[in-house]
Amino acid sequence: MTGTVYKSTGSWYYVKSDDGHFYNCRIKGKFRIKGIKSTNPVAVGDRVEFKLEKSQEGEEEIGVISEIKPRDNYIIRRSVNLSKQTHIIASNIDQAFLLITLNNPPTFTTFIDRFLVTAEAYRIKAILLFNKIDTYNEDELSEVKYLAAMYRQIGYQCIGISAKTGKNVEQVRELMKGKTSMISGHSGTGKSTLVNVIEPSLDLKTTKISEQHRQGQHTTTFAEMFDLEFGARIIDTPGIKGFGVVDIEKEELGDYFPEFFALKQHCKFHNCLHLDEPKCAVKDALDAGKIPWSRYKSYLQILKGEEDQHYRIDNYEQE
Ligand SMILES: Nc1nc2c(ncn2[C@@H]2O[C@H](COP(=O)(O)OP(=O)(O)OP(=O)(O)O)[C@@H](O)[C@H]2O)c(=O)[nH]1
Ligand SMILES: [Zn+2]
Repeated sequence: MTGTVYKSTGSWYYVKSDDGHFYNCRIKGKFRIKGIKSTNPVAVGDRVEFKLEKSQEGEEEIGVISEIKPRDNYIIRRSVNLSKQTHIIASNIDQAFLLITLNNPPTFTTFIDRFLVTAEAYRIKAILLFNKIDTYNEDELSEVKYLAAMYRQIGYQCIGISAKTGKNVEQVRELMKGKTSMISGHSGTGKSTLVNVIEPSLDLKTTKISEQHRQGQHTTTFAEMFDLEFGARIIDTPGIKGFGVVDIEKEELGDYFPEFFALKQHCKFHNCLHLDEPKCAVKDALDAGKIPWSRYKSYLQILKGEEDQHYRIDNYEQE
């Protein structure tokens, strides 16, 4: 049978078969995936092949996973104990929404840009949701409009919403249909409020799934996938407000700023870092006002944060 992993506890996997039934599954033998040193071979979102076997008590049918299908993408974090190892949080994510509020709490452009760079590096489509627009005065609304226009120009979809009044939430729901989404954002930006307004029944489902999954209860929080009634899936990653970790070579960082990448071919040096090199198309565009300073500032900040030719984004927060 083929199915999708909805929950993982490290030893048990909760898998939904393509014909819509849930099974508790284990893995058989050792899984090795090329290039990944991971503490967990199977992650939430994975497409897997499994066979049913009778459990020892002979009552329940247990699935045995024999194969993981190639992943479109995956997000990781470093394992807590083994520094060289990583933990795959989730895979096969179609899109990630970032909830942004101007104040209460403030979301700075450097945080937005780090999120976008990480999404580009993971090849996950990113959508920016400016939440709490019901609370903004005229000045604040024009700031939201300015930011949205700036990010739209780069190619990112931006929507002003209110999770509280429901404004433009229907648009978000439409975007989610038929896809697997993640919802990120600082604490207090309205992630739970948005999920509740999108699908009020989700709370009930949450309880039901964890009840069915008693054997696998574990103290650590793991990612979990949920079906929404209108044909969408969301991946909840407790304790992770952003995207986890990604290592990027200094030379490739500019490639994850789409507007820099588009100009790169016009830089004199093919490996231009857009710092002090002569005839740099990115710096020229910056001087001509065609690239926003805030983006360039974020770029420098990420670049300067690098260690040993690498920089590391780590927006993993323990609750
Ligand atoms: N006025 C207004 N308040 C909102 C809106 N969205 C969320 N809030 C409020 O903001 C506060 C935080 O919302 P949550 O949904 O708990 O935020 P969260 O991102 O899930 O926060 P964490 O669980 O800490 O990560 C709550 O008091 C919400 O009622 C909105 O669109 N407008
Ligand atoms: Zn350059």
